[in-house]
Amino acid sequence: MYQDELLLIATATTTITEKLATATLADGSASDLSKYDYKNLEPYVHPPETKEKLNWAELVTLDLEDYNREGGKERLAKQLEHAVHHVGFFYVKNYGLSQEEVDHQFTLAKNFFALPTDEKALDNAEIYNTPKFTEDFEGKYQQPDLLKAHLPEIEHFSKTLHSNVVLPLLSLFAIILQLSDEDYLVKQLTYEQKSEDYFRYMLGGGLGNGHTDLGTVTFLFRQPIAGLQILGDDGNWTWISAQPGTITVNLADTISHLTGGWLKSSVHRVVTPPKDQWGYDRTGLLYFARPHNETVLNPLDSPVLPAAGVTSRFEKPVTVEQWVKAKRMIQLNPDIAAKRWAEAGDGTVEVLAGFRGRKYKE
Ligand SMILES: O=C(O)CCC(=O)C(=O)O
Ligand SMILES: [Fe+2]
Repeated sequence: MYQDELLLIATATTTITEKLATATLADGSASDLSKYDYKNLEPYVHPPETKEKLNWAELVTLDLEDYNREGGKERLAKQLEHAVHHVGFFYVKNYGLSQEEVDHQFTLAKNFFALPTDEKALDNAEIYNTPKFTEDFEGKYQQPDLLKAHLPEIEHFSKTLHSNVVLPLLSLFAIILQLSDEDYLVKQLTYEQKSEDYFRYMLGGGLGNGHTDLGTVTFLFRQPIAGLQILGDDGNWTWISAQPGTITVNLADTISHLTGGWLKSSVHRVVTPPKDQWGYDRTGLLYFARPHNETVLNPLDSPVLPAAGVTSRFEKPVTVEQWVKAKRMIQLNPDIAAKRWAEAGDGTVEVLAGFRGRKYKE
């Protein structure tokens, strides 16, 4: 079954298969990648959902199959309008990858985290990022044989997410914002041009404290282990539930900056799961999309924004690259962040060019 699938993908992406073959040859030790066939890997099994009664968030679900139907975009934009302005979270379904393909990625993630530490080369103990499959990143990352053996498939998976979900969502945002060019945002996130998108395998809770993500949109594949919570306009935290066949999508900082905050980059956190799920690993599959590094984060030319009294969040033009660098500096250096927070004394810290971020309590 899997062999046939690999063959199909390999035929469609000959160059990638060649790249993989070269990498394998050069490595020497990786002469037999067939030991990483799915039949030889411990499969990921979706853990049971919690039986506890939690305060679940009620989110809309976009059926992306409707996107290419007559009037579909307009219907979906209408359905999404409230969510992107007030909630910042929603689900999508029918995104063009089968459950088997998704489960294969979970299986790779699970087996990846079971590798001995020296093979993993992790960002930190629990996160493994795969960048875009473009020239900018080619040859810059060492992958363990487990993932080399499945690279064409990982590439297909990431690229499908980009073309089937990221780009259509950007057109829907453009429709909601009544931009004269429906592709305006799509052009800021073309796959080929450099941006620091990540396809991520994660184990555990990731960023526990309340935070917003820094890019355009974040995708979280159905996560049966409860833990993710979002902060509502009313100041209450609600739990994200695991809807079958969906990806949870949240808007992130740069799309919010491009609208002076009109599109909501929602605050969320990951808390300890309910007791009946303590015996299970929390394996995460995520995709983080960001605009091209050189995109300037000024408010878009949208009639919706001046009508809502929106202005730029920055005192001077700021690029995505500068934004990412400034925010990462604060995220990765808790000591510097704590000092700056203490200096400000109002629970905020200047991230860049007059834009202040808030610290959220656990
Ligand atoms: O694991 C999750 O449920 C979400 C993690 C998260 O918020 C993040 O990595 O930014
Ligand atoms: Fe996040």
